[in-house]
Amino acid sequence: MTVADRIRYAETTASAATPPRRDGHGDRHRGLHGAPVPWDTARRIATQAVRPLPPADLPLSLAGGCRLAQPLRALVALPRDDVAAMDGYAVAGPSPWRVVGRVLAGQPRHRGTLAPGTAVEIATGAPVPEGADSVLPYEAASERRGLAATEVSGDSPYGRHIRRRGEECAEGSVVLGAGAPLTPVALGLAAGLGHDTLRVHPLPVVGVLITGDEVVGAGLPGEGRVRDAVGPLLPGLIEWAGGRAGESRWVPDGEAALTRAIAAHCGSADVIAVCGASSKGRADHLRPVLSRLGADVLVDGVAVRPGHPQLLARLPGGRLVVGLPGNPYAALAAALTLLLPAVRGLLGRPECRGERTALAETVPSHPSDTRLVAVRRSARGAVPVGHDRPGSLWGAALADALAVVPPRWEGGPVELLALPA
Ligand SMILES: Nc1nc2c(c(=O)[nH]1)N[C@H]1C(S)=C(S)[C@@H](COP(=O)(O)OP(=O)(O)OC[C@H]3O[C@@H](n4cnc5c(N)ncnc54)[C@H](O)[C@@H]3O)O[C@H]1N2
Ligand code: MOO
Repeated sequence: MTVADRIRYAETTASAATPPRRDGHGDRHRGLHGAPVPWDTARRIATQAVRPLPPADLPLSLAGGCRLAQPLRALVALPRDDVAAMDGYAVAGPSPWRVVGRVLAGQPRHRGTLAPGTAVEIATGAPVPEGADSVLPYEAASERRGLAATEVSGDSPYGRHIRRRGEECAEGSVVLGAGAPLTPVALGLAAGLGHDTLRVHPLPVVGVLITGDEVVGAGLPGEGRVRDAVGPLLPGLIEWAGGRAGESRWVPDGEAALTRAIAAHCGSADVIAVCGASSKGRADHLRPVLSRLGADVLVDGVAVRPGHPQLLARLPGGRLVVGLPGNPYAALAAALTLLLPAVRGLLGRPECRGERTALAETVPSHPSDTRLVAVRRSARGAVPVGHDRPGSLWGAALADALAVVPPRWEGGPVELLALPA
């Protein structure tokens, strides 16, 4: 069955009261008795689940933020011709000069060779005529208008105010090496050197689905409703990790709607992050939908607090789905555990880990799960900031990192997961 067939099949059977399929894949990364995988293992699986995206030729408008996959060469010399560096007169021979023509911006070079004693009025950037010795700016020129012609005079040393072809950059020269980031300035440089497309390492695109009938996108939530806190959080987090935030949609509860939304994102996203619907409630459809789509579930639950219902799956065709629990702090924890490592894996830039520090205060550890504790770095170690219950982003907003407190931890340095500044 193709993915499209599976999606059609899943849609037509979504309302049937079939229990979710528990296939072999689904249990691959749960331990004995379905125990969730250790937090460290989950991160490693997410990093290793992907290969770096292959280089692609992107138009300049989409290449910003990517890295060059090959050196950037000048397709054209800069400047392309010998051009005027000032508005004035291109002159030949000694002063005075009879004005014999005019070349404004965008016009072709003056035809013929400029004879000594003649001049062509010229705009900055316009090609200087053959035979021109220098450019005399208007401000330095004395003009005398006669009936038949205009004459100009002034002091114009040889070569003055002419930018020579290739003076700034010769055609074919390498101006940026492979791997250089395409900053706004680099994009301008590439355009100036004649490029329309660039071969780049593309940014992984993460499509976002925010699920839940109770979730509202604006204003104050009414009774039984909650304001979406995860949709606004994800784009910056994704971009901070080096990815590109793709389309974000709200999806009502229901298998058919979620199936359709995942299918729609398949066209444009490398990774699909689904917030909510990850747990065991009647409206938590993510697992059954993935099962019907034939997804390979790589991580099904992680031994971490908060965020244990998170999951990682691979759709037929290779796209990843990351299930983020609906509780916002749990969603953040899951994004740091599964989503960002996958994004970095697609970029070919696995995270450099290793920041470890003491905790300035003791925190309770969990008997079997890793705890992610919101902290601020300080001279006396990482200080827990509190307010980090699963449903609230308050603590994480006060924090600059999450401390990784292993199961049964009794003291000693802990790893810090940085948060975007
Ligand atoms: N029987 C069980 N129930 C629950 C379990 C469990 O193991 N067994 N796990 C709990 C944990 S832990 C979490 S976390 C949540 C995860 O739930 P879902 O991913 O299915 O998400 P929802 O049920 O839709 O929502 C949970 C909670 O979060 C609020 N929410 C949802 N989306 C958003 C959003 N975009 N912005 C802000 N808040 C959101 C939602 O209203 C709920 O309050 O399951 C527990 N239950
Ligand atoms: O993922 Mo849940 O806290 O652990 O809220």
